Amino acid sequence: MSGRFIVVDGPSGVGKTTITALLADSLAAEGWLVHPTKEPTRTRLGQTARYGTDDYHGLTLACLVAADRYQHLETEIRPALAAGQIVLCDRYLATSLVLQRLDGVDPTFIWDLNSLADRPDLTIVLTGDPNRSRSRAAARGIHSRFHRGGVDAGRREMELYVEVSAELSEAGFSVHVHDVGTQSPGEVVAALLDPVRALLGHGGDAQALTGSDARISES
Ligand SMILES: Nc1ncnc2c1ncn2[C@@H]1O[C@H](COP(=O)(O)OP(=O)(O)O)[C@@H](O)[C@H]1O
Ligand SMILES: Cc1cn([C@H]2C[C@H](O)[C@@H](COP(=O)(O)OP(=O)(O)O)O2)c(=O)[nH]c1=O
Repeated sequence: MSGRFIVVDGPSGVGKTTITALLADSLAAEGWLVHPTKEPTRTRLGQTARYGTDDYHGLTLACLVAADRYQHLETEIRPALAAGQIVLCDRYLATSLVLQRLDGVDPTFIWDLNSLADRPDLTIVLTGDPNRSRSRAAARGIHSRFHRGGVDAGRREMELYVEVSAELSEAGFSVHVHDVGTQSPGEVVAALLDPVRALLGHGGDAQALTGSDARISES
């Protein structure tokens, strides 16, 4: 029995955390066993990366977030997948390919550093108006040096997510880019349920998911 690994990525303030939580609720209401999680993790290592962007830069931060990712995979993601759950992860490799690149790290090094990290079954990249995302992030509170820049920095971050989405697709990842535009969180989730349901209903292991104790309603 094997679950499904779905990642929600994109710039700060675009709605990742909101959408991941709502998507988890929708899938759980349909009877799926869902494991929502995020990177950096809530561990000491993850919090050091999340709140340490003024202290750690470039290669050091790249290695910190990668170390947190491998620990996350080993202790949380792989066990949840092995138990047939749908892992929904807020931020993953696309974030490293964008933020570490903005931090001057060679993309080849980022790919190499992450070469043993699991490939998600689906990478959702949320995009949208950088002005809107930046002001939402500012209203919520900013703790990262990557997100203090003005709208030009926000635009560059957004453009890089689009570039990185293409890069991931070229590398064989299944990527779904969704522009949130002026959609409400509910409308975004409704739109994302199509590619997610396509993944969950897609043959092979998904049969095991729907026909096993991976669904609460059938357990
Ligand atoms: N589609 C949306 N429309 C309006 N507000 C939103 C939408 N998505 C998220 N928000 C709000 O914007 C802020 C940032 O959202 P959040 O999910 O934390 O973004 P991220 O995790 O990408 O940084 C939150 O206050 C959230 O309630
Ligand atoms: C996952 C990840 C995080 N980080 C660091 C820097 C980011 O600013 C921070 C993400 O913090 P987070 O609180 O998730 O941002 P937000 O809620 O605003 O979307 O963690 C990286 O540098 N690379 C990574 O791959």
